[in-house]
Amino acid sequence: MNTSESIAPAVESILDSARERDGGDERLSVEARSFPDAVAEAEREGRVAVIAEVKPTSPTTEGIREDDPVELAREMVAGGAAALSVLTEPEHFGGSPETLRRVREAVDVPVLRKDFLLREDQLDVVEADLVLLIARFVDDLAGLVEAAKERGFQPLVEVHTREELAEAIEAGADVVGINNRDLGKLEVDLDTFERVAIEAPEDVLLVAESGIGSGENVRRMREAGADALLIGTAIMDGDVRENTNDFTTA
Ligand SMILES: O=C(O)c1ccccc1NCC(=O)[C@H](O)[C@H](O)COP(=O)(O)O
Repeated sequence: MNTSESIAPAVESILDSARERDGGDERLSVEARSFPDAVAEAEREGRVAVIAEVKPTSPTTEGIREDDPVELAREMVAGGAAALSVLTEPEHFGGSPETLRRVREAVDVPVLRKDFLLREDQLDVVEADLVLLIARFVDDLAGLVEAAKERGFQPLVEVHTREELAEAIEAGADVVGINNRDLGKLEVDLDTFERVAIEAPEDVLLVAESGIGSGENVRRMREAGADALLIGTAIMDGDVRENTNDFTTA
């Protein structure tokens, strides 16, 4: 873990609970739905490839959305989402592994497990198609990428800097998320994607994460090289089907 830079208190708290959370008892073996295929299908059909996030709450949003996550997920798919992201972090994001299990059963698009995974046994808690691994917080990134792939997961390695991008590539990441949110300050800046994506190898699938709130933002991220966009807050705010449709047709 890179602790040389400061981390926002909310993120410290997220990491403290992540360290304490149990792993699974048995090693999982997953038959993942292909994320690259889902992105290609969206492209073919003229949709922007959006990973719509079921995000009941977060440290940077007020209140909690109490709707049934399965209903929200179905509406996101009806709005054209190529894939879904489901929070499984319980204490700061209102998620759970059970929510992910129910959502994945109800839809046929790839589903990302969105959490703060630090150890190999934490991969074994619930099946998903993709798992998020945050380069800044994982001690042995190459080891965890390999452990995820061995189980059948597609690891989505999240980075925020060019150095972390290089680390992710070295660790064997094929899908990289560039987070516009600085987890040091929790500030969002879309320049981040533009600055980091320019260094990415051609064959890596790039996901622009966080702070995307308009059609203009979508076009900006796509022009900078995003193959897919991860959008939470702006989709969860209001009618999720309509919101997802606005982004997938931007
Ligand atoms: O979203 C937060 O408040 C947050 C706080 C602390 C650590 C991580 C956080 N978000 C994680 C994410 O990566 C986002 O949920 C995801 O990229 C979607 O972002 P957005 O569209 O801005 O909700």
